[in-house]
Amino acid sequence: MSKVLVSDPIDQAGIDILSQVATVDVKTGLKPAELIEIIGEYDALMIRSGTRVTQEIIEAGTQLKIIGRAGVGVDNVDVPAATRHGIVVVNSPEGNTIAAAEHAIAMMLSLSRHIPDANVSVKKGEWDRKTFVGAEVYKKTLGIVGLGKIGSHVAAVAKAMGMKLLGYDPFISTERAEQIGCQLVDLDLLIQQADYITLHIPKTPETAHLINATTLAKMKPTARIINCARGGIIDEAALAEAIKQGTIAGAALDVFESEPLGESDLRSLGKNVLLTPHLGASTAEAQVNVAIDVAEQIRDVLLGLPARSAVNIPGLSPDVLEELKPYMELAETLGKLVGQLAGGRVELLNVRLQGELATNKSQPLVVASLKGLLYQALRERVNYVNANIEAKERGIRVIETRDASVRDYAGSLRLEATGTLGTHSVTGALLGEKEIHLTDVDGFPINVPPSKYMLFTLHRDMPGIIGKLGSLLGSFNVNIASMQVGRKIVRGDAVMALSIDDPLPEGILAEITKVPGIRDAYTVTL
Ligand SMILES: NC(=O)C1=CN([C@@H]2O[C@H](COP(=O)(O)OP(=O)(O)OC[C@H]3O[C@@H](n4cnc5c(N)ncnc54)[C@H](O)[C@@H]3O)[C@@H](O)[C@H]2O)C=CC1
Ligand SMILES: O=C(O)C(=O)COP(=O)(O)O
Repeated sequence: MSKVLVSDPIDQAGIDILSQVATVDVKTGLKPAELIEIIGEYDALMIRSGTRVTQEIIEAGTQLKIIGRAGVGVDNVDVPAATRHGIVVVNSPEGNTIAAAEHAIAMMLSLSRHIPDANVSVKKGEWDRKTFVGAEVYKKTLGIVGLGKIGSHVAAVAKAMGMKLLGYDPFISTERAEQIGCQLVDLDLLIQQADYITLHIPKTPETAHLINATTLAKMKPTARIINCARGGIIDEAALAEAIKQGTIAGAALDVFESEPLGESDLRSLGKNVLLTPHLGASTAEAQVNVAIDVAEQIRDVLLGLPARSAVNIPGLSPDVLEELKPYMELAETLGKLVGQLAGGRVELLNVRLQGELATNKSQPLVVASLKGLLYQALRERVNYVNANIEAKERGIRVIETRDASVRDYAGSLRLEATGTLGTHSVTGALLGEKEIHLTDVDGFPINVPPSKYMLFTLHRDMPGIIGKLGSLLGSFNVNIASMQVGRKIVRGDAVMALSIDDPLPEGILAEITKVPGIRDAYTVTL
């Protein structure tokens, strides 16, 4: 039975799902060294923001197949390292959208009306109404940085409160921004005009310290900033200084450069700074959503099924996979075949998507072709996650071409591999819905289904050659299941494709190439 380690608190609903297929150990608060020591036993790791999954942890996780982040941000996971090791990383892109958006709105209103400090004051027995005079958000300008799922919901709520919305997001269209009710502007303008700024972007190298001393200096002195996205998007030291100096009016932060928050000037800035301990996703509803969403994906991957929200398999959603599945098998088979025909080190793979495959949706077939090509070298270590990276690291250049005009079959795939020993090509198509057929080898037309063990020869088409090869194989006790010759002209060059029942015995290839007329022979295991 598989083993799953849950290293951050997740809802029981998730544990129940994982328990259907695996032994589940919940061990929260582990130190990095403790995690490294035990991770080798586990097939899957389920986390929230509390666990940093570093390269060392990934390297120690020799059995790991999947890392599931019960939430959105995967900035605490070394995704490139996971990808190199063929580990799928999944998250729950929508499970906590509402929770995080509502927290941002709550922070904005709490900051504006000093609710947390007023509450503390009343509980202390005071009745101070002067200190806590606030500001309204109605008719104020809200600048939303990041108009994705959370930013869009914040926009909808803020709009209903009568706020004017500016948005900055270089990756969305003006039409989308209009739909959300936001005027799309550049960051500088947003920063200068907004009364409130709320951040809803991921933490990436580009967004680190996006808000810094320079940007803070451009804000209105009455501006307030809310960060319920990620620590480190705001330079905390610069922010503390800006509030002390009155450069801006206040800040509400749910996330910090280092969590838990340690020594910080931000703690001592009174009612103009509001701090919560990364509570954006901490609602009962969101925690059930994300736990179920991610546990289901871990369960599926452990059962050999695809994950629906893998962050490191671009373009390979379950819908696409379901639609392309027979073609993925075709691509992988052709990859294995052409890799073995090419032998040696392959330097260039040309993937030609033909007929109805000549669409952008077929991009995963390139990955499947590479997976097949690399199988010879990497066996089970290569998968859809790491095939691209492994190919790149081996210096294999991949060219993708599309030709919708090829109409012999509904869709066909042609792989051409060039390596140290020359160039070979194979083409295949599906007969009916999913029966794979090889339709061309090295430019010679054939029509054979692939089989586990195959023998290909390049020979001259001449009388007696088939008989000679048959007797030779017979003398080595090799049973031929099927055989076909492909040729372009009578008595010219030709290809023979044989399906055989067992692997070819050692030494027989050399004997085959001694048969007069046979130039080359290749044995292939699919
Ligand atoms: N405080 C908390 O507990 C939670 C925090 N989060 C954080 O919120 C972030 C946003 O979440 P979603 O809205 O679900 O993600 P999303 O992917 O739907 O939206 C992110 C948006 O940011 C935009 N973006 C990316 N780079 C940008 C840049 N350099 N400048 C401006 N815009 C940029 C993208 O185009 C996208 O529209 C997450 O990455 C996560 O870090 C999410 C959930 C809970
Ligand atoms: O989903 C996210 O990105 C969050 O930041 C939520 O973090 P958490 O799961 O509450 O530790």
